[in-house]
Amino acid sequence: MSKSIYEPLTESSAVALAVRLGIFPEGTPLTCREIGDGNLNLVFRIVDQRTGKGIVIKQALPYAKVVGESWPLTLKRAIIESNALRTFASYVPQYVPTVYYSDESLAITVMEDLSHLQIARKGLIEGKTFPLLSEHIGEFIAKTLFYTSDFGMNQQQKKQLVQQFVNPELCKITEDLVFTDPFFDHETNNFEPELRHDVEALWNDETLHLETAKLKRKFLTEADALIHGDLHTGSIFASDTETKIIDPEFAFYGPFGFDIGQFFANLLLNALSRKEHEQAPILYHIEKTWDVFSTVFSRLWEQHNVEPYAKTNGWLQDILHTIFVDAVGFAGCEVIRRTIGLAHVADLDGISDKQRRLEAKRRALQLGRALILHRYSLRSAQHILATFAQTSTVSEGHLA
Ligand SMILES: Nc1ncnc2c1ncn2[C@@H]1O[C@H](COP(=O)(O)OP(=O)(O)O)[C@@H](O)[C@H]1O
Ligand SMILES: CSC[C@H]1O[C@H](OP(=O)(O)O)[C@H](O)[C@@H]1O
Repeated sequence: MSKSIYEPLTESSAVALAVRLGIFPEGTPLTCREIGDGNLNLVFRIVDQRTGKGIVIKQALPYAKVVGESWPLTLKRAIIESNALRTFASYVPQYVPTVYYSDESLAITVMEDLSHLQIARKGLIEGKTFPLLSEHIGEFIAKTLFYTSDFGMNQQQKKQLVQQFVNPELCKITEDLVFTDPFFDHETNNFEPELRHDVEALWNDETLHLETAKLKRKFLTEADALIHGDLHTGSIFASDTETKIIDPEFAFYGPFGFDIGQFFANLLLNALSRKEHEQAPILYHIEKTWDVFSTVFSRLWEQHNVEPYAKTNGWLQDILHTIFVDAVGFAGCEVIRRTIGLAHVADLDGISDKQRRLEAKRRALQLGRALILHRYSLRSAQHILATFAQTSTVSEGHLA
């Protein structure tokens, strides 16, 4: 078959493509809407008017949508996303949309329509709690990390996967936007002028720089497992009973603790946006995620480990401890970058009262810093919650 030529889809060409691919028979009454609300890609939802059944076609643009054509970006991210969804589906099909078709030249993934669910960030902002969210995310992370690591798969096969998921351009975005720019006076940063004193305190904090540099180095160098790479609450569809993880275009072989850290951070950002008496269900999710993750990971370790050293006393405990400490540090970086970096979160930006919003953002900066600096002394998820509780409103320019 000849290679397709890339062109950005429109609502009508997306419909034509779905029919050409045989997903809908010719003559089916179809509607199509571009529903992408993320930073990078186009997302088309095509629905059969007679049955109400739909599919989604996601297409990468040759640039970052949020900035425009001045920020060129590889189309390869689309095939990384399709392949990551397929790889995750081989371990946890219940937690990812089914991929029906992908085309690397067109940079498209055709997948299951998840419109019966809600993006978790939106639901959490509305006050929903999604009772099974942490159980599902804990299991998703434990299984995908374990089975794609040197502990859960043939170690030669793992090296093939490392190669398949080399993703330098998307990693560079994270290296810059999560680990670097927010900690320096960089043009990509974006924050309200009232926060300048607090932000400058971070920029001038040499100890914080040192600890963030260590975390960045881990992200740059540790190829533990196939990670999602952008597991925030906007990359999760949820309901009271179901959870689906989408958008793994940042997937690559990275450190074990990264996805857990990003998920923790986005829960903490949501908790910061809530009144105190409404925070408990979100904080519960942090404890439960770690509890389920460590339980499932430990069970897989005991039962399916391919590494001869697996039974060595203390090895599992050592790995779990490192994952936890790293996750706390990565969470700190994510909390800070979502507050003052290029890509914000609606949880904080959507607080309409200006004083409350600034207060929540100051707390976020204080919390992010504390998580990075004190990660070695936080021994359990309860310690994260205690750190959260200790970050109180701080006066301008004073980060304890
Ligand atoms: N499989 C799907 N089913 C229904 N809606 C989807 C699906 N995938 C994405 N979307 C919608 O498109 C939006 C953007 O998708 P996402 O994958 O996060 O794009 P981006 O990579 O640009 O961030 C999501 O917030 C969601 O509303
Ligand atoms: C210029 S990309 C900024 C930001 O966007 C990505 O998130 P998403 O595609 O889910 O909107 C990722 O978090 C990047 O750091």
